[in-house]
Amino acid sequence: MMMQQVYPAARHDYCYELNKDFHFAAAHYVPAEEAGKCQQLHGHTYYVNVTVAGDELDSAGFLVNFAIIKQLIHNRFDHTLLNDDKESFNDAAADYFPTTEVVARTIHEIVQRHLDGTSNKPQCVQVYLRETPTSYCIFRPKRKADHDEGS
Ligand SMILES: Nc1nc2c(c(=O)[nH]1)N=C([C@H](O)[C@H](O)COP(=O)(O)OP(=O)(O)OP(=O)(O)O)CN2
Ligand SMILES: [Zn+2]
Repeated sequence: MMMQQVYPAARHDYCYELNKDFHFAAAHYVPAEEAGKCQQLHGHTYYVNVTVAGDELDSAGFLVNFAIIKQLIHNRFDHTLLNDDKESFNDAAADYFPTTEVVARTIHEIVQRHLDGTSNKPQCVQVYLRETPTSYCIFRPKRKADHDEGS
């Protein structure tokens, strides 16, 4: 059963907003001395909330199918070692270590790439990623200037 949680709100002025909760289990290590014990291979159940917003619906009356959001991430990362996913992460550059921050940003990239290929082109405005009971990160993309100006 999914945790029922109230998430911080993403700022936007779109008409519609949907949120999808899901979780996945994955192992990782953070290859930096500063990470201390997290340099060792270990695992988490990651809890994810993805927020998508837009003004237009698709031919099904969806902003995007909830199930697609889950599949995009769950099928890719569940029961994997994140560091092995070389398309998303690598051990050579800190910006690509699978930290909570980088995993949240990567989830955003994967979801937005899918949304960019849809007819109604909604925006992923927030990814909330909980790594442990006491640690989470929120990734919000920089807002597009044209939308900020209301055009
Ligand atoms: N800014 C970040 N700091 C840390 C990250 C991270 O991804 N971004 N990751 C880790 C570890 O990987 C670890 O999984 C999480 O650390 P932490 O919250 O310290 O885990 P604990 O369960 O030990 O926390 P307690 O609240 O003390 O029980 C470390 N830092
Ligand atoms: Zn960890």
